[in-house]
Amino acid sequence: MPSPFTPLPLERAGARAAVLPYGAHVTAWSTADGEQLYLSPRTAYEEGSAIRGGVPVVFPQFSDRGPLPKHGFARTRAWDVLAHAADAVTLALRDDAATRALWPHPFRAELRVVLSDDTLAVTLAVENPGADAIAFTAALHTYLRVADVADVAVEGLRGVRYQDNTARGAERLDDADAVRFDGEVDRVYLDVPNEVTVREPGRARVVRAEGFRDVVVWNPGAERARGIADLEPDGWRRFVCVEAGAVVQPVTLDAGARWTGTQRIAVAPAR
Ligand SMILES: O=P(O)(O)OC[C@H]1O[C@@H](O)[C@H](O)[C@@H](O)[C@@H]1O
Repeated sequence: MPSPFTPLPLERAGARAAVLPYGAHVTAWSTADGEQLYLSPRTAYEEGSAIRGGVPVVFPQFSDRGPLPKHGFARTRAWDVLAHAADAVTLALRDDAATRALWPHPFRAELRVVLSDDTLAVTLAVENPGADAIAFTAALHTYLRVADVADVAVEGLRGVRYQDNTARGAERLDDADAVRFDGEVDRVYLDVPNEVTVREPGRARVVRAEGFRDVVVWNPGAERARGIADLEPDGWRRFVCVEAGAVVQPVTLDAGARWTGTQRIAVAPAR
């Protein structure tokens, strides 16, 4: 059996991406503008460890908001490859003895990644094959590469409520024109109505979500980054996480039901 750490390449009209079966993890995505994702060179690439960067799939629990390992188990499992074309790949994960020991529910998850000229579309689908309802939280924990986080503005969140994880989840209303990064930022924006734009000098990326109601914005800042062993020194300056998520309101699936959530990241002209 091939290693789950062997990347599956995608290519379309000059755009490229790589997806690992381990975690169904998009580890790279480049367009004519260059690499769009941050991937830590200190990533361990070993069973049981999460990959630092790219697009980790968070399922069935967001962060430490429950009894499971942080961000659930999907990011540290080898997924099956269902289909691999030049510009798209579909992977699947289903319950087994190991997942049921952590989370005693049957499920079928699928992750589909589709590459087009300037857009990366990632869809997570979850189906409940069991007889009882299941509930889960999930996110696509995208690490967008930036030149320097100090120069980044995340737009589209003005007037949206958020839970501030740096203040024990205190709920606030964002009244700033953009989110800027001067120290740790760790926020879950609720019921986000708009697309979110990550703008920096010379480049912009637009993140659109369907099915996911929330958007997480995260950067650890210098101090917290010191405690993250798989980040290189100053690695925290090179990314902003913008994560489409179903975080605050869990998704509930009745017997036989299916849910899908999509995140589309498009490279947009810089202003
Ligand atoms: O280090 P991990 O487990 O990949 O988590 C990274 C971060 O993920 C974010 O989504 C959370 O909001 C943060 O609180 C968390 O620190």
